[in-house]
Amino acid sequence: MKLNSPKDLPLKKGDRVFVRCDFNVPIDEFGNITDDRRIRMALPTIKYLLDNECKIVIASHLGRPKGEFNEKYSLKPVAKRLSHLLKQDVIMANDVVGPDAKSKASNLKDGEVLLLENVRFDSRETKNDEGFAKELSEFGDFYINDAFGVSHRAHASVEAITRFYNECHKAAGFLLLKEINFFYKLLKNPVRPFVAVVGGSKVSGKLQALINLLPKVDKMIVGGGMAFTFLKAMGYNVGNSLVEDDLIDEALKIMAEAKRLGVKFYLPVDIVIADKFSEDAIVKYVTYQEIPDGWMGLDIGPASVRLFGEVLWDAQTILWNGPMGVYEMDKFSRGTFKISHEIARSHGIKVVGGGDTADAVQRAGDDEEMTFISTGGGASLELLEGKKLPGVAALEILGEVNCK
Ligand SMILES: Nc1ncnc2c1ncn2[C@@H]1O[C@H](COP(=O)(O)OP(=O)(O)O)[C@@H](O)[C@H]1O
Ligand SMILES: O=C(OP(=O)(O)O)[C@H](O)COP(=O)(O)O
Repeated sequence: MKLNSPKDLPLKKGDRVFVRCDFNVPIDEFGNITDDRRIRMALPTIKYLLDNECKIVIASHLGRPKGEFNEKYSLKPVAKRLSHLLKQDVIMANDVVGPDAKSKASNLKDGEVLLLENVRFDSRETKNDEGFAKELSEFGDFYINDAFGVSHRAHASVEAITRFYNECHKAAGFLLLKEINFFYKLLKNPVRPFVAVVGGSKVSGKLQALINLLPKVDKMIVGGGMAFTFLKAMGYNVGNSLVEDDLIDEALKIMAEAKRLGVKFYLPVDIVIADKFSEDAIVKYVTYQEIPDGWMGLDIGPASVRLFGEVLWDAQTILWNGPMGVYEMDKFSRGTFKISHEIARSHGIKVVGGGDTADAVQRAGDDEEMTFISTGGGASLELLEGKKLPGVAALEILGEVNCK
């Protein structure tokens, strides 16, 4: 697949460039960014545009607000951190395509950066609305997608917007190119045994990916919030744990398919349960068959850590997406941190993906030991399934084009 890099674009001083980034970073209850990797990784593209004295308008989402303004999901802390990292002011708009954003964009000087408010404050973003995409495209003569983490979503600022740019006016940013090249190489010839470790809370988004991933891997470990849909499918009581009831059939299908393909499939054998979703909850350790009504599973227990450690010991390639528990709370962080240590000490290729998983690896102090830390969780799973990501397909250049 041929993609333009920012260097292929005929950019000159004063050009207006619209850049889609994935600044969906973890933020704690005090409003502090706990892992700024997604911001740091976007710097090469932004700096390249600054070196070319362009006017830069950046868009991103943060979390999943329901199509309306919500201070909790404001990108203001991101503007502050980006400003610090770039060592220059980043102008923050108070809306997305409203009067404030439009006025600040039209007053932008060469070499200045404007960050729009969370694109998901507008309900048209996740609907891939063409009218909204057109309004966004009016911010830039050129479009660059550097948001690998959200490129598996056909959303307006990722997919529909590309329809307003011709082949010489759109490109993949340096981060997006780096991620895609890494995963294509990994997929071509994975060193075996290849083990996928999956967890987290985005059950509906990621569960379907597992069935397509099965033929590619030798073993699959499922932990975190994802595990309870499988345990319930097997007929066990999961109390108030995170479950997607309408995916129970899908979970059964995945386990049957793993058996048919000879892929070893592992679930937690013990669970850390709590009487409420809180740091001051009462906590108990139980086997996977003994979760009582009214309790919820918030971490994997020590026996699961030992089991998963055994499963991982001979792995030559490990792909990890999704924490094993609610790692943000001390009481439920142990399973995730221990699995992070197990993966870190493996001698094979260790690939970690996802905003929260990368944050957890950093908190566990294991980031230096990993082969590659991807900024995308769901996006990397879909790439490994062999799917074309909509945000990337929309940038594809057909035929021979020389834009400079
Ligand atoms: N058992 C669980 N119950 C509820 N939430 C969980 C559980 N295990 C993990 N999580 C949550 O999953 C979230 C991360 O999931 P996800 O977004 O899929 O990962 P990533 O961002 O790495 O792709 C974290 O906020 C974590 O607290
Ligand atoms: O954090 C993200 O994905 P990830 O949790 O799969 O890494 C991306 O920012 C996409 O967010 P979304 O899953 O709300 O579309």
